[in-house]
Amino acid sequence: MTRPEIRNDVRITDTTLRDGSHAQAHQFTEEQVRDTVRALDRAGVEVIEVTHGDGLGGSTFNYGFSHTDELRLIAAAREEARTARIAVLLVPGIGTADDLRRAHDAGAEVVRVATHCTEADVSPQHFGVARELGMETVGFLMMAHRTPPEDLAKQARIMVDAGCQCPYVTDSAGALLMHEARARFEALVAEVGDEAWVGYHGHQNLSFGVANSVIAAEVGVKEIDGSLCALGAGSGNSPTEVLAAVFDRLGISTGLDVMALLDAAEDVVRPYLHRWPKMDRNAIVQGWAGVYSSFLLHAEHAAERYKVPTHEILRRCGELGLVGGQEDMIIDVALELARGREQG
Ligand SMILES: C[C@H](O)CC(=O)C(=O)O
Ligand SMILES: [Mn+2]
Repeated sequence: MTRPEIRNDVRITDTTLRDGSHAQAHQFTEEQVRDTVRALDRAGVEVIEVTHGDGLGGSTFNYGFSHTDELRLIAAAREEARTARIAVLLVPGIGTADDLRRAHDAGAEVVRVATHCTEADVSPQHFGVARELGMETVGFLMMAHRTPPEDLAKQARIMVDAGCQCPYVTDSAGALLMHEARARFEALVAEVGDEAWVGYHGHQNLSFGVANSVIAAEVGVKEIDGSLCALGAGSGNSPTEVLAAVFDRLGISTGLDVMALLDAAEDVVRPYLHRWPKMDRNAIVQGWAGVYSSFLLHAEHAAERYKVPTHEILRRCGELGLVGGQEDMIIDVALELARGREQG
């Protein structure tokens, strides 16, 4: 297996149109996708992720229905991108191998297969299909704070042996402090660095997304995620425009045009934001208690329905150690808290 060519010191993958889908309650329109892809492409972004927030097949009652079918959004993105390649996210069990084939037919050239950080063994089949299709492959080890660096590295090894060209330290909860992030980057680079790139996907819940990205670049991580205006789950992702500016100041090449990204953030994405992701009480609790960022909107809905505070629901989700895929448990948590309040 060969590694994809990376022309600069690091390659930024933009996930505004996938992780940002969580923050937009999966309501992206085709026009928003076209405008955003054009702006990112113009700014030199090489990989643009477009999928339902929970990946292919995520448009369901459990995760939230999409405004526009994701295959149509992927095809529209493909049409707009002159040089950028379109990536899709696939969580095995939510999306299937057939979903991946359809996304490939619609124009996706990169797949990011995402599993919980201790469950990489559910990914080999999907990497196999992706490689048969000739797609570039990335592996998301989600909730990376939940397992020690050396164990995370073993999970990365499983993915790489299955055909993954770039396993990611995926800080889904935005919980990794700087030394914790560094230890995971170093462990993955040591384990798979001769065969694969290593990547990093950050969330801003404790505001470390950009700082951890700098550490990542320093220790040899080559692929780093960002979102325009930080648009993503929880308090959002590392902002792409900030990453570009910071790496430029550090002399770390990304191939990105900082001014064009600032225009894209301000003029294209900002006007359609439902809300600007921020570090408020709910999001900080997510980082502090290690809660999956995508739980935020689900917890807000449950809070409204069962009249309990969102941050209490999130904190309890952290205590229970819930992971992605257990969104239905948020209702149980809200009911338990509501019963506790009734009983005084
Ligand atoms: C399916 C998740 O939203 C993937 C992700 O972006 C994360 O775990 O963070
Ligand atoms: Mn994410």
